[in-house]
Parts: sequence; structure tokens; C-alpha cells
Amino acid sequence: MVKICGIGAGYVGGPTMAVIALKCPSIEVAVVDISESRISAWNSKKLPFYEPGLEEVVNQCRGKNLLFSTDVEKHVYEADIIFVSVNTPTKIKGIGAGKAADLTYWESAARMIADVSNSDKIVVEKSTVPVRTAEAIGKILSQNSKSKGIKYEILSNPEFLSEGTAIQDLLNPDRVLIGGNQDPQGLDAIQKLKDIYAYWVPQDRIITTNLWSAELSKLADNAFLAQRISSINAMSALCEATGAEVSQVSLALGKNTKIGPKFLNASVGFGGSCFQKDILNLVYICESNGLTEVGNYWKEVIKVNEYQKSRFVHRVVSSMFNTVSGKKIAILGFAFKKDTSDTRKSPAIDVCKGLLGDNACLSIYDPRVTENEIEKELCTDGVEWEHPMVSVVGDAYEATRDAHGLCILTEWDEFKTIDYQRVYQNMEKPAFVFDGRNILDVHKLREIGFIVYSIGKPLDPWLMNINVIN
Ligand SMILES: NC(=O)C1=CN([C@@H]2O[C@H](COP(=O)(O)OP(=O)(O)OC[C@H]3O[C@@H](n4cnc5c(N)ncnc54)[C@H](O)[C@@H]3O)[C@@H](O)[C@H]2O)C=CC1
Ligand SMILES: O=C(O)[C@H]1O[C@H](OP(=O)(O)OP(=O)(O)OC[C@H]2O[C@@H](n3ccc(=O)[nH]c3=O)[C@H](O)[C@@H]2O)[C@H](O)[C@@H](O)[C@@H]1O
Repeated sequence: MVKICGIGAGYVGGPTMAVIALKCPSIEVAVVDISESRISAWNSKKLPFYEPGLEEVVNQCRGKNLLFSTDVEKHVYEADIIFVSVNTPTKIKGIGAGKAADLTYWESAARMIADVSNSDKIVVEKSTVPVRTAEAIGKILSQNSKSKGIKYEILSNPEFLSEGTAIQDLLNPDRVLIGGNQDPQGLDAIQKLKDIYAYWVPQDRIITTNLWSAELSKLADNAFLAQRISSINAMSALCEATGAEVSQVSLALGKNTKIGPKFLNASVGFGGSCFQKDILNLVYICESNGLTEVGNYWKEVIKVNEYQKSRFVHRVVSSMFNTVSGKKIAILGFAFKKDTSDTRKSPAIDVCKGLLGDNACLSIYDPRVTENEIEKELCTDGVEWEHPMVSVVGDAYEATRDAHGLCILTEWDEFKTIDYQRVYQNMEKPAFVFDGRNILDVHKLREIGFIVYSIGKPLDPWLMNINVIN
């Protein structure tokens, strides 16, 4: 029986390994992590994060051919194939700080693999890594196992799932990308990994390339997606200045088959743990290769994203008579997108911090994010949570009661069906709505009496003559 070990039980490692276990009943899958709390959550009824469909998949396989353990060494020792899905955050200090990927976790996993292994292994890079990481990992593995005569084959098999739709994405991927050495051993390893995916993925969706193309394709993929969002967000600012409507512009663009309709929703800015970190990493790689202009090109994607978030905060403050000091503002949605409990790099963090900087009182509601998570994100730099200006509440009506304004920061479906008439009655007047996700019906809200700002839509007459100073 083939044995797989997945190192890293996070948003990628957990769902990916669970789907492999589901689709390959004859393969034993062990998911290991150094975090005891993560592993005990995977072994409990309440999984470590919310992801639609994940619980069902885990419940079908856990205790059969899927197990979660902190006994990292044992399962690495026993495995034929090791998937490494550890975190690769942006470095916060030292050379390349603020841009380069921090490969500490990866290197420590590689050294541990070399230490405990006693048989040949295929090591699969699932984490997103800088191009040519496989070369470094290969050296660490081979140099540290020389005396044992073990052969390692390294494959790059980047993950393209999106949070909120991870299970669907894994069950029915657009494509699976496998990069490997183009020599007989490398091609043999590629075939072995292809055989696993072939249990459920059609052959023509499994693409094979050399190692460096696979590693770089993942960074390019995220950079292209984020670039589309920054492009439409840049257009949204121009729409507001000219009377065009960004959703109509998106529709027109999306009907061009050369462009396509996806990733054209203007928003308060993109979030999530990866877009920013992967673009910064790409910029660093460009600069390290002397390609300053190329790096500068990609940097602009992040700059526009920062601009979009601060533009939103300025709209809120300037619309409300240039002061939000002491005013209650309801924040609806804190996750970085709907259908996830993940708050990493959520635009809500910067918007909340911006409003708190202007002394607003925030009442925050998110259907899936806990108070603990919100506290962790907002209380950086040793700030105490006993923040009299922030409260986390259990529903949208409570959040909006006696508020002067409400901000939609995540596109949760339930925010579309709130009784806005009731919300209006219970708010201070004039009552403001700032829709950072363009999910509400602006005309209906205006009929109720709200003053409405919706990203990239024609401005409310109230807001027309207010200049946004950045
Ligand atoms: N979150 C996402 O949607 C996607 C993430 N990725 C990439 O996948 C990688 C992982 O991302 P996430 O799952 O979001 O991160 P995560 O932070 O949720 O999970 C990483 C896990 O690895 C564990 N870990 C770290 N070092 C370890 C070691 N030496 N031994 C055992 N466990 C160790 C950590 O304790 C943590 O639980 C990153 O490179 C990311 O860029 C790729 C596609 C999608
Ligand atoms: O490497 C990764 O981590 C993953 O990053 C993204 O997935 P994810 O961040 O989970 O979610 P997305 O749906 O891409 O959304 C990212 C952010 O962009 C925002 N967004 C997305 C689409 C859009 O049209 N407009 C927009 O503002 C979302 O609200 C969210 O804040 C990519 O879509 C995945 O292919 C990739 O595997």
C-alpha cells in the first residue's frame, strides 16, 4: 500500500490530503503538524477552520485511510511520498525583509525528512515557494543523507485552491500542475504523482513541466489574478469620477472572450494570506535578477490595493461630515472573503484600523469569525483588547442599532437579505451605507432613505461635491 505523509495541516495541507484520502481509498494518508492545537482540532468535531464541505470529506475518511498526528518523524519515515504544505510567509527581518519568502519552515521540514528517512522518497512542494527552491531543498536533502544512500526526487505541485471553494476546487480542478526533473528518475516520479491524481482528475487536466516552470507558474498565477482585481479597482475610482458604473464596465469587459468574466468584481481591496505575499516574493525575485522594471510593474498591483482600502476609509470619513469621532459604525463582515473564517490580510483589518485612527466606535459582526480572531488582527503592537471603541456582536441588527453608518466589508450572502428598512429605523440619521463589495441594491436603499456609497458606482447626490483627499 502506498503511504503518503502531508507535512503541514493548514488551509492547504488539511483539505488537500483529505481529498486525496477520499479519492484514493487504497492509499494511507497521514497529515502531520508541529502544532498540537491544530492536530487536536482536526481530530475533534470542530475542525480548525470553516470551509464548506470539508467536514463531510474528513468524516468519511478519518480513522479509515486518513489520520492526523503530531508524530511527524514516524509518518515521514514510513511514507513513500511526502507533500510539504508548510507556511511560507513574507520575511519580517533580515535580508529581503518585507518582500522575500521566509523559507525557515520549509528548510526545517527538509532537514527533518533527511534526518529520519531510511528509504527513497518523493518530496512534493505544495507550498508556494520562490522559483528554484527545489534546487536548495534537493541540496539539503542529499547532503544530509549522503551516508544513507537514499535517493530523493523533488516535484513541484503547486496548489491552486481558493478558500471558500477549496473542496470543489480540489474535487474538480481546472488543472493539476506537476513539475519535475526531466531525466528518467524525475519522469518516473512525475508519473507516480500523476497516477495518484488520475484516480479522479481527467488526464488532459494534468499538466507536466520542468521544475522551474511549475514553481514560477504558481507565483505568476496569483500575480495575474491580483492584477485583474487591481485593474478593475483602479477603474472603479475612475467610474466614481466620471459617472460610469463599474459593474457595467465589468460586464462589458467580461463578455469579451479574450478577457473573460472572472475576477472582475471591484471591491474594497483584495485580501487573503497569499496574493500580497506572493507578489512581494515575485518582486524580490525580479530585483534579485536585476529586473527592476519588471519588479516595479508588479509592485503597482499592491500599491493600487493599498490605495483602494485607504480610498474607502476616506470616503467614509469625508461623507460623514469629515468626522467619525465617537460615532458608532457597524462593520458587516471581517473575513477576507465569504464562506471562510480566515481573516489573514483581510481588507477589513486596514479599514477598521483606519476608522479607529479617526476615533470611530466599531461594532463588528461576521457570521464565521470569532471575537478572538478579530482581537488578534486588530490588537497589534501590544494594544490591549479592552478597547472601549470596538465591540464584536452576534448579528447585523445589533451591530447597526444606533449606528451612524454601516460598512459591508465581506460579501456574505446573508447581508443581501437583511431587512434594511428595520436597520434604517434603528440607525442615527442621516444613515449611511458604504458597500465595499457592491452586493446591495443601491436604488432600494436610497428609497428607504439611506445615503449610499457603493464602490465604482455613480455617487449619491449627497456625496457629489465632497472631495476625497488621500
Ligand atoms: N491558504 C491558501 O488558500 C493557499 C495557500 N497556498 C500555499 O500553501 C502553503 C501553506 O499555506 P496555508 O495552508 O494557508 O498555511 P497554514 O499556516 O494554514 O498552515 C501551515 C501549517 O504548517 C505547519 N508547519 C510549519 N512548519 C512545520 C514543520 N516543520 N513540520 C510540521 N508542520 C509544520 C504549521 O504549524 C501550520 O499548521 C503556503 O506556502 C501558501 O502560500 C497555496 C494555495 C492556496
Ligand atoms: O495561493 C493561494 O492562496 C490562492 O489565492 C487565491 O485564492 P484565495 O485567496 O483563497 O481567494 P480568491 O477568491 O482569489 O480571493 C482573494 C481576494 O480577492 C478578492 N476578490 C476576488 C475576486 C474579485 O473579482 N474581486 C476581489 O476583490 C476576494 O474578496 C479576496 O479578498 C487564488 O484565487 C487561488 O487560485 C490560490 O490558490
